[in-house]
Amino acid sequence: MNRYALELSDLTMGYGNTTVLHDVNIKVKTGEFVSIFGENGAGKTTLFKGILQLLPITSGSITIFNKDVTQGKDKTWLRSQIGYVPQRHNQGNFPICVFDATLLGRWGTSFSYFKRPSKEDKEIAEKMLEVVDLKHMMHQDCRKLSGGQTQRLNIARALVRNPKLLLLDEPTTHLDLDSKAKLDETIRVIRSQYDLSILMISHDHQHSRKISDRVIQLQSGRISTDHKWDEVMG
Ligand SMILES: Nc1ncnc2c1ncn2[C@@H]1O[C@H](COP(=O)(O)OP(=O)(O)OP(=O)(O)O)[C@@H](O)[C@H]1O
Repeated sequence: MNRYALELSDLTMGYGNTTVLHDVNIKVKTGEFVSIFGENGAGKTTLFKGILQLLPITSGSITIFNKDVTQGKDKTWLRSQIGYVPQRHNQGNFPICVFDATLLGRWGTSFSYFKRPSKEDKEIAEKMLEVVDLKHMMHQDCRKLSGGQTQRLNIARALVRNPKLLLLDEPTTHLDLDSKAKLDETIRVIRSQYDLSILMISHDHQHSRKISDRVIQLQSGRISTDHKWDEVMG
């Protein structure tokens, strides 16, 4: 088994001439759950964009499960390894049911008249909806889901490609206590069932202390703190 799910070495990147992240070094062990904190604009989402190769990096390196992906040559492999749950992502205004929205996570828009989802695609989508406890709603219109249900659907959609590294961008923002607890339970279950390594952007210390192992603080694009939660006082 690979020792690290993710290794960022001296990662520097930004937008145009503006550098947002400066020499960031992060190692996430396989199976570890790490929370990323930082004030607005600290560079948390930019970090995710770098890992997902949605934005080119200026210097440094990115290694995923021992494979150097810095050059971004094998994006198909990268996308098969990483599941991404973006911030406040709803399903838009299309009349699409929960099952179809989950299925779309498997091959994105490459399904067409000529490439129909296979039996396996459908089985995996159904299985993931069961895992996030939405199977009973699989025929429901996505637009009718609550915020918590929508987040669980987003997780199911991220998991249908069997990724090993999951990136969560503030998954519990705007959720009430019950929905938060339900989402935590879902995250706990998927983490153990699918051997996931998780990186989660958060603003909620209490919540993150409860579900993650380690906390990294970004300050103006630099790491200011990196501790296991049980080493942090209070
Ligand atoms: N597309 C973009 N073009 C130019 N600058 C950007 C772009 N996206 C973000 N930035 C800038 O990069 C910096 C870091 O933004 P980023 O979204 O990574 O912060 P964040 O830590 O995720 O903040 P928040 O907690 O508000 O989501 C900010 O100064 C922001 O204005």
